[in-house]
Parts: sequence; C-alpha cells; structure tokens
Amino acid sequence: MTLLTANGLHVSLGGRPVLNDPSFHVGEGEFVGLIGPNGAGKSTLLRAVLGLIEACGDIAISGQDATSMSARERARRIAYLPQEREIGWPVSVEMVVSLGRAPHRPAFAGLDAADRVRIEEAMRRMELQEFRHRVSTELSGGEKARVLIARALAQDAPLLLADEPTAGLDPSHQISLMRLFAELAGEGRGVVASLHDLSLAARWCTRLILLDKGAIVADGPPADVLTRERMRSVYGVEAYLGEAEGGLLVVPLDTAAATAVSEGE
Ligand SMILES: Nc1ncnc2c1ncn2[C@@H]1O[C@H](COP(=O)(O)OP(=O)(O)OP(=O)(O)O)[C@@H](O)[C@H]1O
Repeated sequence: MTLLTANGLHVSLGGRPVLNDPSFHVGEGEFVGLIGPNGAGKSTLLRAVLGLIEACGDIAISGQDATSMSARERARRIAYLPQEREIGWPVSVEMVVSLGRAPHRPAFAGLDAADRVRIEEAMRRMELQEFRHRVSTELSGGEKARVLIARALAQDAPLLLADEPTAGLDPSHQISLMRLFAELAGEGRGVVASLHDLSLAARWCTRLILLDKGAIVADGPPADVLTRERMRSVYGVEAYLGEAEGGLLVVPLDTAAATAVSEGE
C-alpha cells in the first residue's frame, strides 16, 4: 500500500522557489533516505508533506487527499521528528514521550493501558527507561534527540518523517537508530529520513531520493543513486566509493589536499 504520494510540489519561501516540482511516493516497508546538500529543500519537503507550510501540488496520505484531513488525523498517520531538538518545558522525559499519544486521545483525556504500552515500548527502543524521571530540558543534546525520537515512535503512525534524526547522536546510537528505522520498515511502516551521512544512508535505507535545488535528481536503490558523478555534480566533491560489510561506503575527499600532495611529488 502507498502511504504517501506527492505530486508536483511547489513551495516558495521569502519570494524564492524552494521546491521545484518534486514527485515521489513511499510505500509500506520502505526506508527512504532523503539526501542532498545544505539548502536543497529536504526539511521544506518534509514540512510541506506535513502541512506545516503551504505548498502547491497534490499530497495523498494512505490514498486520501491530505487537504481533506484534520491536523489530528494527519498526526495519527504521520509521525514527525523535527530538525530542531529544543524541548520547550522542563517536564519529565516520560511526559514528553507521552505527548506522542495526543493524536490518539480525546482532548484532556488521561492515558489508557494501550497508550502506556506504546510509551513504554518507545522508551525501551530508545533506551530511555533510566531517564524517565529526568527533567528533559536538563539532558544532553543527543539524549534530548532520543527523547524526541521516542515521542515520534509513541505516536505509532504508519509513516515516520524524521529530519536529520542521527544529528547529535554518537556512532553507537546512530547505528541503533538506523537499525530501528529499518526494523520499523520491516514491520510494514514507511520511514523517510533526511540524512547527511551518506554511508549510513547507503547501508540502511532501501531507497534514496537525492534532492538538489528543490528538485529530485535521482530516486532509487542507494548504489544507483550514489555515483561519483553525482557526488561531483550535486555535492561538488570528489568521493571514494567502496564497500564495507555489505554496504556502500561513501567518503568525500579533500581534493585540494589530494592535488597539493600529488603536485608535491
Ligand atoms: N522561512 C524561510 N524564508 C526564506 N527562505 C527559507 C525559509 N526557510 C528555508 N528557506 C530556504 O529554503 C532553502 C531550503 O531550506 P531547507 O531547510 O529545506 O534545506 P535543507 O535541504 O533541509 O538543508 P540542510 O541540509 O541545511 O538542513 C534554503 O535555501 C533556505 O535558506
């Protein structure tokens, strides 16, 4: 089943076009890495799909026109991890994670047993049980990121959109998170994550969408999308592409340094 279809999106911000007609779809079981240089429009694309900014074009969520959905209905179908990791109030970690259940409950209603199961599961998956009573605003950047990811997991939506979810996480937590997203996809959900670590993206994502200047320049299996030519034309760098543990390894090269060394020989 197709969880998300976006057709011909156009967004202008500050009088400048930021999204130039991208069209794509995300199905159940897909872990899609949204990649591209700074300013390519990745966050804008995610925010447009969520209805957080005005966009022209068609967006369907689980086959239903997104414009006909209330914000609450949308939040039951799409969980979102924003790029900003700020937590506004000095409340406990458990309280922040429990906010993920809000779209499923009538306003001001307490948590029921099913909510509590989801909250515990989300905290377990993000290794936060020991943190449950800590004040969320007093955590480190990476710990806060894990709390906000747990809040998105507690939302228990079929589709998860995550904006740079690995930012601020140490290597071990980066890998655990990518494995978790792959597991969520394996359970039949859809995951779309904007990522700058191309090796992580290539290793774990089932598909990559490469965005440049608001347009999709490639969409497909990681090894097809990440070529030396695209690293050059889109990111403006030479890159070493190799293989490690069954995944593609992408190492951007400092060409100025490489040239200096070879000229000195
Ligand atoms: N509110 C705004 N007003 C004007 N321009 C904006 C606004 N928000 C974003 N932009 C511009 O839109 C472009 C796309 O931004 P966006 O945050 O979507 O890029 P991104 O691909 O997520 O980048 P990054 O990898 O740096 O997070 C950028 O050039 C940015 O400066």
